[in-house]
Amino acid sequence: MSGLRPEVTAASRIVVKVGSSSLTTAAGGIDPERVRRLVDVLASVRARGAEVVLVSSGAIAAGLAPLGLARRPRGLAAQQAAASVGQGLLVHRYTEELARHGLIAGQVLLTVDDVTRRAHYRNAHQTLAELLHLGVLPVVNENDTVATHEIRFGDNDRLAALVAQMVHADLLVLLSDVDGLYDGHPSQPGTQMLTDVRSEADLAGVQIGSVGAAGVGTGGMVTKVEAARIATGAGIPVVLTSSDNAAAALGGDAVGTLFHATGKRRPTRLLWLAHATEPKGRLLLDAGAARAVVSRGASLLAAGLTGAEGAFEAGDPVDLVDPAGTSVARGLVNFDASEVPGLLGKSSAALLAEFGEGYDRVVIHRDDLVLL
Ligand SMILES: Nc1ncnc2c1ncn2[C@@H]1O[C@H](COP(=O)(O)OP(=O)(O)O)[C@@H](O)[C@H]1O
Ligand SMILES: N[C@@H](CCC(=O)OP(=O)(O)O)C(=O)O
Repeated sequence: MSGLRPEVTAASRIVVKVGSSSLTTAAGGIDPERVRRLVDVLASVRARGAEVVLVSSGAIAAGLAPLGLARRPRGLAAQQAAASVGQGLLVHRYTEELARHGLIAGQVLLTVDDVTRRAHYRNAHQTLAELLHLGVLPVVNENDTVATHEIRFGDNDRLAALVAQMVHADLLVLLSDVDGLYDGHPSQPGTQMLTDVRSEADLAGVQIGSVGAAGVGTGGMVTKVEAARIATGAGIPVVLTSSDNAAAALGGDAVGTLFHATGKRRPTRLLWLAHATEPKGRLLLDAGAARAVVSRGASLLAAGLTGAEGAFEAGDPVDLVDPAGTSVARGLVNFDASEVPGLLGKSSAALLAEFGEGYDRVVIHRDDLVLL
């Protein structure tokens, strides 16, 4: 027995996520030395024949110094400006460092829409697949300059889990400034690191806290554990450790916390919908429609709608609520909230006759629905 983790050594496609806290100096700017060390590790993974997708935070942090900002700004517009300045610098660093190893970087900036809406998802999926096919090392970040509060991941942990699913990765590695998941905030004495998480039960007594002392990251452990849930639920194991442990973790050493795969691989855009989107409203279903959606996996038709709540627009995630008031599913709705009262209880033929072309579409297509 070599003692190496087979989940790591056998993985042929690996998504590595590195947080802002692992890329920055104490003053909060990007530390070129840390980028260099990380790239050396990624290059060694590539050298053994595995493909790598890097999800890198740090755009905002990289933009601070050039803009003369002492710390991460609070306002969204200022963060977007910092990200706009910093993203180019960050990717430039990666491009230069990867080039030392004969590797090519490809920048991929994604929004929430790109991983939730069907057409966008397919597009992002195809781009990443082509980049990997060409031997490029994709460097992914959230498209911070266009994302708004409402449609923002904010942290890159869940984005990384989504990207891992999108590229059908065999492994997700989350690199942070802490060497694993602890049973309490690691700053508290006596807390212990968990080496393995095999199920939700293992997380029962764990206090999952927010961001670390560096203060440059977002989300803290909460979003990392959520990312681990999303990935492992889709059959992808996750290693969570510090960037100082990157070489050991990617070499298969038993460092950090290993979240074992719990679920089977499945179309996971919808998993994301269930886990990580905030519903913008609720659609109230009659008993027949609730049954059709839950038991038969049917699309939701206007005929089964009894009401709607919330100010959603077409394309937004909404919850589907049965007559008992239980949210049974979540889906991407095809109509604005203002259109719904005119649709209630009507057949597709009646909608077509009354409103004309386009109104005979389903309220939520079965491909855009996930049961809760
Ligand atoms: N139970 C826990 N185990 C480990 N770290 C935790 C825990 N609760 C909170 N944290 C904090 O989460 C921080 C990592 O999150 P964050 O600062 O967002 O990093 P990153 O920039 O890598 O995404 C750690 O520095 C740690 O202080
Ligand atoms: N997209 C942002 C990431 C925000 C962030 O700090 O994320 P993380 O460090 O992963 O918690 C950036 O590049 O600055």
